[in-house]
Amino acid sequence: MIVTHRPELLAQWKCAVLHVCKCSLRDEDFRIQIPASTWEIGCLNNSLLDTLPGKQLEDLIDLMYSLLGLLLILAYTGWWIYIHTSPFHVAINRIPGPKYLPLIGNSLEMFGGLDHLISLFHVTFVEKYGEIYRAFAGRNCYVCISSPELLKDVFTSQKIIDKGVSYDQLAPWLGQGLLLSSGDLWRSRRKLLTPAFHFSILNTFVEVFNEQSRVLCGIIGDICQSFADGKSEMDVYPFLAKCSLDVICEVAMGTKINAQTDDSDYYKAVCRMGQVMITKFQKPWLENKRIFSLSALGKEHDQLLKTLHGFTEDIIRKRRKSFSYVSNNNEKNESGIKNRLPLLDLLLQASDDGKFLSDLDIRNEIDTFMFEGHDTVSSLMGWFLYCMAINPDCQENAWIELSGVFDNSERDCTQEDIPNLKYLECCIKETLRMYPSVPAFERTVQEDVQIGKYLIPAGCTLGCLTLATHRNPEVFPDPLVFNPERFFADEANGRHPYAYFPFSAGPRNCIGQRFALLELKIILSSLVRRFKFEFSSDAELLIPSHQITLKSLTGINLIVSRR
Ligand code: HEM
Repeated sequence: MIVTHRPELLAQWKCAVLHVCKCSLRDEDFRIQIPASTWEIGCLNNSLLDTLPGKQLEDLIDLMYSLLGLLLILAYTGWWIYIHTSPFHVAINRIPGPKYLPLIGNSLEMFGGLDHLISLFHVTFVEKYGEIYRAFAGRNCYVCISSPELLKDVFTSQKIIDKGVSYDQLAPWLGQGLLLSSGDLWRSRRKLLTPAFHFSILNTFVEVFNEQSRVLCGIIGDICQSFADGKSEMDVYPFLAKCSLDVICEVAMGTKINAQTDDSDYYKAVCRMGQVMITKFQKPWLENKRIFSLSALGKEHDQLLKTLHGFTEDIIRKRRKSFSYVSNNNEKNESGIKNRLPLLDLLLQASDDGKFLSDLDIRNEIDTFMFEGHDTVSSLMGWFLYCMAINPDCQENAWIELSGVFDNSERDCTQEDIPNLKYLECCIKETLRMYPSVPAFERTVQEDVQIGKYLIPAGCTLGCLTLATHRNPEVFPDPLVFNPERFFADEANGRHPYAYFPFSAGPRNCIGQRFALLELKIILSSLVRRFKFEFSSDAELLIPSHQITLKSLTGINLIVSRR
């Protein structure tokens, strides 16, 4: 018997056997002669194989098949013993979840369209295994949670604050910005950046939100007017995406890119980068950095990075030059409004000439705001208009409220109007319940933790399933019905504090939450005041899919008309 533990020899051996199969068999009596120097089967040469007789050849092939089978059995037994005895797997196997294979885990089940991941993780697995289950994406173990009580253990923990493996994709673009950083770096940055989202600063951005809303309404209005009946069917999503990018560019960097009206290279690069990341995610072999960098997609990715980073770096450079330590923070302009400081100026101020923050640190933070503050907001705006269109009664209620507040005038929305937009706020919250912009997020478990009755071993990734929790019928009866009244004060009272968390919760919640809600109320009130949104009666309902944020697979096609 020839035994080797070296896989490369086994591969050669297999080739040799194939060769033997192809040989014409003869009846002569032979013995296999393997000289000591050619002990390893890979060294058998063709002339020797050619001389083997049929019977022995068949025996040899049988032997090799048996050996291969034995090896497989041994490997499987080894793996079986490992997953039944290693402390990691013993703990993990107590958690319900689908059976998994060595190395590939449950990857085969995960294979499918972008909408498939949402239905698999948020519906199928939840229905089968309950509010906490585990699944393996390749060798990465995910423990997914969709119960408010179990999520409490995650959100209130000071230990489970590091992001999961899926975020690695964003690292080349966002570096160690607030979204991706961890440990002391994250703590110090969070402390530094929190004042930038203070109410008094947010109020200075109201003007930008209004200005960009006017541009958006102007564009949509022109399209409607170009039709005889003043009605047009359009995919509203690209308009919303450009508007939210214009807003965040001005607010974060103090720069206008006019994505809504001009052809913006930066806008194109941001959109394309999103698509590249999704394509990469769909092709697991591109996870290998070397393969990715050699692929056409990898090259395009690097080119896009250059554009995106180059844009931010250029602005930082120019802004640093013109930046004087603005203690004029409190100065007022002619109309008595406080001078607006973009977030970049606040970072430059905090950096104290590079002592606390380098230009690279600032770029990472600004890119993080650009990424987080654009895609999430446009995703929500798209779903909101869709929900209004398929629930005309709710749209009518929102419009009646707005007519009362604005008296059917064309005036801007002010800070004072915001508390009066109660019904609109409930509609926004209900949209975020049904279609959370961030449908799930991850945390890496650095040391063993207890979640409910389960011990989650270090090395796992916790998946917080926002969408599945928000559609939990025990917390939100008839979860697929759009009902803004769920967020009326008396309805919401007494609800579990972690039953609803579109902006995450705990120490790593969304720093831009108040900013986002203010922006959303101003832009969406402008749209609902001026336009009516309808959904074509013969169109299929939209399917949510995981495209970094929650997006419709087919855009947001609505029939829009002027009020
Ligand atoms: C509808 C709008 C938004 C939604 C639904 C949303 C949601 C979220 C969620 C769920 C997280 C936690 C992600 C995680 O743990 O992996 C997060 C984090 C974050 N968000 Fe938002 N976000 C929105 C808008 C914004 C805006 C407008 C900004 C900035 C201007 C922003 C900046 C951030 C940042 C910097 C973080 C990281 C915070 C940290 O880790 O300390 N977000 N957001």
